[in-house]
Amino acid sequence: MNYLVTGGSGFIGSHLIEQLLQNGHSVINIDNFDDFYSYHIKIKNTLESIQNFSEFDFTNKKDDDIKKLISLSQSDHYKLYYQDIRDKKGLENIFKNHTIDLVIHLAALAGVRPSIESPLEYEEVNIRGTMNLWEICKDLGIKKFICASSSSVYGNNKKIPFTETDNVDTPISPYAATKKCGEVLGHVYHDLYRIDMIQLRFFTVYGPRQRPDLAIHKFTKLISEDKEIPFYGDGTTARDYTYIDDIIDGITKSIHYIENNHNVYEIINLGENQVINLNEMLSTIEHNLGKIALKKNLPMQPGDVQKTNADITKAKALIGYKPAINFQNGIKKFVEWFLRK
Ligand SMILES: CC(=O)N[C@H]1[C@@H](OP(=O)(O)OP(=O)(O)OC[C@H]2O[C@@H](n3ccc(=O)[nH]c3=O)[C@H](O)[C@@H]2O)O[C@H](CO)[C@@H](O)[C@@H]1O
Repeated sequence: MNYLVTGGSGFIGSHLIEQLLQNGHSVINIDNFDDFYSYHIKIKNTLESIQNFSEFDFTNKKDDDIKKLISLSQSDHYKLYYQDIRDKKGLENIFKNHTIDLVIHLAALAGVRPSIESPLEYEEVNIRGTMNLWEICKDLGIKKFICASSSSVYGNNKKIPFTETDNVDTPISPYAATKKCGEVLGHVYHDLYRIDMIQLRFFTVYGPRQRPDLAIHKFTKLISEDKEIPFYGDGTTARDYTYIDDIIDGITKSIHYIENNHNVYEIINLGENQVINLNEMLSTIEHNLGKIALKKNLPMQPGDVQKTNADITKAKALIGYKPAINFQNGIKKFVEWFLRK
């Protein structure tokens, strides 16, 4: 099959592409190498996703380095495009060059706290950018679409665990609101243009290649360098941290489901159904690093939710989702990766 993945050089996207290629599929990756974090990391992710483990000689001129990456990575089964999803014309040119069976849309501005600083940019990328893709799918008759949503849409809902039928009308960050908006607008494209769609609500994903700004990676790096970690709140905020392999299992099973069913519009939680508070998260990292953190206590950050916990009954029943990596094992694997890289 021919899959188009947006954000395929990021954390989740690069793992997904690796899996799709290993399963014998063809992949088109659209990524703008956004400066939210270093493009060097995204170049490395891309190379690993296509199983190229040779050293990349960075010139530190971003455009030149990405051009080089493109020429290194093209093959019969893999095409990389350096493209922003806000540019509809650019997207159209790519789509028209290929036969696409399914779009998996992971590109987004993904920070919760940064979204409060630049809400308009989040709106442009996460809402307009996503609509550009749907408009093109509508015009070209592409009928299958999987979209990344987020546990953040549940806001500070009190009923735990969160189920897909819960009310999600009270997000507490611009980021969360753009994700909720994506779910709602996606339904419009499903209803009007018969685009089969699955919206996956990811619950704080971690593992090898995790984004460096996310707490698990950030803490591990700072502790290993004997630097202070910014510790938000009193340690009681809690997350249903989800290991990357389980997320890839959930996405690949969603692909299978959407390919074999018609008239699909589903919202699905992908989590582990476990709750780990910040104190436990930190002590698990400390244990695996064999080091104690220097903590800088800071107030709870605006936009941060108190607690997440996924009810994954629907994912198990509908797509056969089977998460397998608990937090202790996942952190062990993550720290091993971190120390190796
Ligand atoms: C429920 C929710 O909104 N989840 C979103 C959030 O993840 P989420 O906020 O869960 O992920 P983080 O890794 O940023 O934070 C995890 C925990 O660490 C704490 N923390 C974080 C950073 C730090 O320097 N110090 C610190 O103490 C946070 O308060 C939180 O309790 O952002 C991700 C991207 O950015 C999104 O994809 C998630 O959908």
